[in-house]
Amino acid sequence: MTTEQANAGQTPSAASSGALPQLNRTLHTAPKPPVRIVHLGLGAFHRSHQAWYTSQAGDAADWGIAAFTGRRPDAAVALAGQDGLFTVVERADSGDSFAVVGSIVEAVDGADVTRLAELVAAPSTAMVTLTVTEAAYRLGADGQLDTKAPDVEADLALLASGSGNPTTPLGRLVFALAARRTAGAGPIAVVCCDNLANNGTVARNAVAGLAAAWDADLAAWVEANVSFVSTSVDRITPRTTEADIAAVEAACGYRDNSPVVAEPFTSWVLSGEFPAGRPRWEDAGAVFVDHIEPFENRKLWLLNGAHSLLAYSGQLRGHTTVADALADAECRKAVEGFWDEAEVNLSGAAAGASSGGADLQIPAYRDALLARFSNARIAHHLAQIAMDGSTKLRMRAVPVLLAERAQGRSGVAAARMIAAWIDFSAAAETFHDPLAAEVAEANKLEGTQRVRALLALVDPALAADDAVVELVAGQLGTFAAGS
Ligand SMILES: NC(=O)c1ccc[n+]([C@@H]2O[C@H](COP(=O)([O-])OP(=O)(O)OC[C@H]3O[C@@H](n4cnc5c(N)ncnc54)[C@H](O)[C@@H]3O)[C@@H](O)[C@H]2O)c1
Ligand SMILES: O=P(O)(O)OC[C@@H](O)[C@@H](O)[C@H](O)[C@H](O)CO
Repeated sequence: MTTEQANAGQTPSAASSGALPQLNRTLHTAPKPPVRIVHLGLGAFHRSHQAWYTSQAGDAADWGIAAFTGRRPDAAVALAGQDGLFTVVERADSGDSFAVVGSIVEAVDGADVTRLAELVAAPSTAMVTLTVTEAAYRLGADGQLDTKAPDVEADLALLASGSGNPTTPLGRLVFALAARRTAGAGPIAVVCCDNLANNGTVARNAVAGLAAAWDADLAAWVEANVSFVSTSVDRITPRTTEADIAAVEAACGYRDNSPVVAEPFTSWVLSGEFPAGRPRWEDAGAVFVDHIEPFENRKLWLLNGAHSLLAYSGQLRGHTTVADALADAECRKAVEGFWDEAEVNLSGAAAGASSGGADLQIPAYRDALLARFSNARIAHHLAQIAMDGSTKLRMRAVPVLLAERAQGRSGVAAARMIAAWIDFSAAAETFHDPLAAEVAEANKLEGTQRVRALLALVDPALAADDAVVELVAGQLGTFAAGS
């Protein structure tokens, strides 16, 4: 929609009076579909992606979303204050366009587990979608649910005692699924939209692990009634700033406290069953496939891998945004080197068996990424991407390093990404990671011992390999500013 369309329904006098009206369903007429989707993780990405796709589906009038925040109520309070409406600012090199999205019909504080259970237990609810960040799945370095993580342990104790509300998103989901079982509301889909390899399986392992630790009958019900859909999701969506809010005010003439800025590019590849139905997301370009792994790997290795490499190398070299870092020849060379390594393993014989014949069009994908990353109008902050590196590197650097070594090559470009993370972990003023305490402890060591200890937090098997430890150690310090 253009600015003019976004303005439709608003009185010209309000727009020009200085006291701008608040975006809501009185100001902007938008149908309010019934809740059939429950979402956990009401962040920027859910709004620019799944909520946007749902609003664009041909049957959008039948599909409303109730979205729950993760850790704080703020995002729900802001969105509820405007009847769930928000503006998607599509930010291209050539300029902005504005569209009001109306698919979120209820915005709820994630702590309201009673409402969550009520909605998930309703027969009309067909799915639960998730964007709660990679770290929130509480996977250990072995890829399984870390039942010793303090918050997971606490949720397991709460569920077992039957008193108190769980606090982790997966604990809350299991609690709500138990309510659906009790209500006899039938099968449901869980659709993971976080940047994780095999994200459907990850969600299944986490939910099944928690359910099994609580109640064997519930675990059996989950096994028989919950379909875990895997997805590859893509739309660069930086955190919203005050300047973005001001840009919407200036262009649209209303106050929106929750706009979201995103690039024009968007993609959603899904694989799995929807036993209680789904919106016609394909109307908006979503693609349904039998074999999702090659699409996931292409995105996680080429896009997210390059992002992590730029996040650490770029900040070490004094840059703030993706576009700035990519414009630095050293960072760009490292990205191209990593892409060369990843590409061989995506399209070569090793990938053939699982590709299901998919044509990944990697040269075109790489060219498109360079253009997307260079969009300087999207201020995508490296500090945001750098967070939770111990979890992200397992999906972005480790698989490429392992695949290269399995082919008898060194995997030096992937090792460089890990080395940049190690350098960053010692240099950063703020280091946000689920293993921040362990990283700080490991950083007290020196030399190879230090590298081995840090590598062990990402992947213990790699840390046990002397040649890999040497390889990573040899890449330390290569992104020093001015080098
Ligand atoms: N932003 C993007 O460009 C983008 C693109 C593709 C995929 N994703 C995926 O979506 C996720 C969310 O991205 P976003 O931009 O919406 O982030 P965000 O910070 O705007 O929102 C994240 C949401 O998850 C919740 N959350 C975060 N950590 C949690 C935890 N430990 N426990 C419970 N809830 C938690 C937050 O409270 C919030 O509701 C990413 O981590 C990624 O996996 C993002
Ligand atoms: O969102 P995260 O924290 O998983 O990763 C940061 C970025 O790499 C990511 O958000 C990308 O911008 C996104 O995956 C593009 O679709």
